[in-house]
This record gives sequence, structure tokens and C-alpha cells, in this order.
Amino acid sequence: MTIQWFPGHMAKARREVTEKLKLVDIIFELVDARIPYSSRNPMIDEIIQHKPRLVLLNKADMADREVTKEWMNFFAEKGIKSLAINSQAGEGMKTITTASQEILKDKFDRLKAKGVKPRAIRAMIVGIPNVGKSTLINRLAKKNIAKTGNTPGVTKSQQWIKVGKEMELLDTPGILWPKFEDQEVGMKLAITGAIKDTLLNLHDLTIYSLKYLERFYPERLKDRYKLTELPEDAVALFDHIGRLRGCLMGGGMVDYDKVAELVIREFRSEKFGPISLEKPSDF
Ligand SMILES: Nc1nc2c(ncn2[C@@H]2O[C@H](COP(=O)(O)OP(=O)(O)OP(=O)(O)O)[C@@H](O)[C@H]2O)c(=O)[nH]1
Repeated sequence: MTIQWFPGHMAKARREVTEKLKLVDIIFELVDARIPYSSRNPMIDEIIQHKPRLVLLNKADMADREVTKEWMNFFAEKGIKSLAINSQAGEGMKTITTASQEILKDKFDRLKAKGVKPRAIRAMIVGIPNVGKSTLINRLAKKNIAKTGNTPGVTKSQQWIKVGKEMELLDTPGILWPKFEDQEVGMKLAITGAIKDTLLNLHDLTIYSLKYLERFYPERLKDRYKLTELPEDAVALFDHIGRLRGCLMGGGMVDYDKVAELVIREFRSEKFGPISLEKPSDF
């Protein structure tokens, strides 16, 4: 689902998350492991205030493992615990409960000391569109979607999902808007599918992807398109790929639109292997 964000939608999204915050002990901030900076909501700190949080670097299977480690260190330095997960395959699911228990240990110990009966940790997922919120909820839910009725004060359909004995998760995630701050962030969001590519020029997107590969993963680019040397400019590279892959118009001219579509499709379907599009040192 791709949402067009207008100020009214943003205000509503913020209000909904703020409302649900009161019901939970911890927020799971879901980001795309390939773009942990660009896929964060720009106002997340302001919205969730001091609520304990766990950053989940989702789609870690598509990101560069070494770079993901750098991001985990980056968050740790800010005092934020993060985990690399793959919701689609269900990898890292157990670690979410364990990490939440660690983060909330003091709070729950205090409650226990006051004689409050132990209860499950209550959590909710927030993140920008397409980051994997529904996939994660389904993974964690397994068959345990609790039909415990509605929670007062929340949307009628709101339910808690049991995640083992230790945790309960709100079944609807908080959907927040992505950053719109600059073109580069926009490129990364479009490449990873968080915003529609029709909002950007497909050729710009392709050139951005190719330049990125050229800079950080040159061998993969050469391997994929049977290049011995990297061409001097984008046009030469487009020509080479077009001829190699038969993206031609009548008369044998290279069809640049087709080349652009092909490269983006291959980039998104991991034909170049797992790739991270940003590092903590970029910021
Ligand atoms: N490779 C990979 N793909 C994933 C992972 N998690 C989710 N996906 C895919 O990412 C796409 C978006 O996932 P959703 O769960 O629909 O994302 P969402 O955040 O709920 O999206 P909205 O409903 O738009 O807010 C789907 O095609 C998922 O299969 C993951 O860890 N790895």
C-alpha cells in the first residue's frame, strides 16, 4: 500500500500513535535495514517521547550484514537497543521478546516490588509504509491472535495478539510518514519501495542505483553485466546493458526506458546481492 501523505494525514497518523502509546510498555520502531536513517519517521523521537523503544532493522536479509552491524553500534551509542530481523522468514523473532524483557526489567521489577501482579509486556509496532509491519505482526502472531474483545478507548477492531506468555502486541501498527527532506532520501525510499517511483524520474532512480553500485559494489555490477571495465558515463553504461539484454527499439537503438526498468527491477529483486544504501558514517 502506498499512501499519499498530506498534512491532514500526518496529523491523524500522529494522533493515532500518540493515543495508542498510552496502552503499551514499549514501542517497536520498525525500519528498513538497508536504509535505517531514511526509513525512520522524522518526528519519531518527538512522537514517542520517553516511551521505551526497540529499533528493529527489518529486511536484514536484503542488507549488507557488515553495514547492519555498524547501524546496531550506531543505535547502541545513542542508548537505543536494536536488533536485525527478517520478518518474512521469521528470523530473530525470539530475540524481540528477550530484548523487550531486558529493556523493561527495571520497570517490571519496580511493579513487582509494589506487589503488582506480573503481566505480559504490551507492545506496538510503528513504522513507515511497506517496511514490513504486517508481515512482522503475522509472524509474531502465529496462530495466537487473541480474541479477547476490544480494548476500551481504542478503535473497535483493536485487539491484542499474544506472543508467547510474555508479550502482547496491538494488532494494528502505527503507520507514520517517511522523511521527505531531500532528493537522496527520496531515491532510497523509492528504490526500497516505501514511496511510489512514479513520484520520481525512473532514469534518475536508475542512475542513482548504478552509481551506488559502481561506488560501493563495483565487482557485483561488473559480474552482473559482464563488464571488464566500468564505462566512463551513465549513457555508455545504459548502452552496454541495453545491448547485452536486448532492450532495443526498432532500428537497433537502445531503449533507455526499458534499461531503466530492467536495472531497477534487478536491483529490487536482489540480483546484486544484499545491499545497504546508507551507512552511519554518511550522517
Ligand atoms: N526480504 C524481506 N522482505 C520482507 C521482510 N519483511 C517484509 N517483507 C516484504 O515487504 C513487503 C511489505 O511488507 P508489509 O508487511 O506489507 O509492510 P507494511 O509495513 O505492513 O506495509 P503498509 O501496509 O504499506 O504500511 C512485503 O512484500 C513483504 O513480503 C523481510 O524481513 N525480508
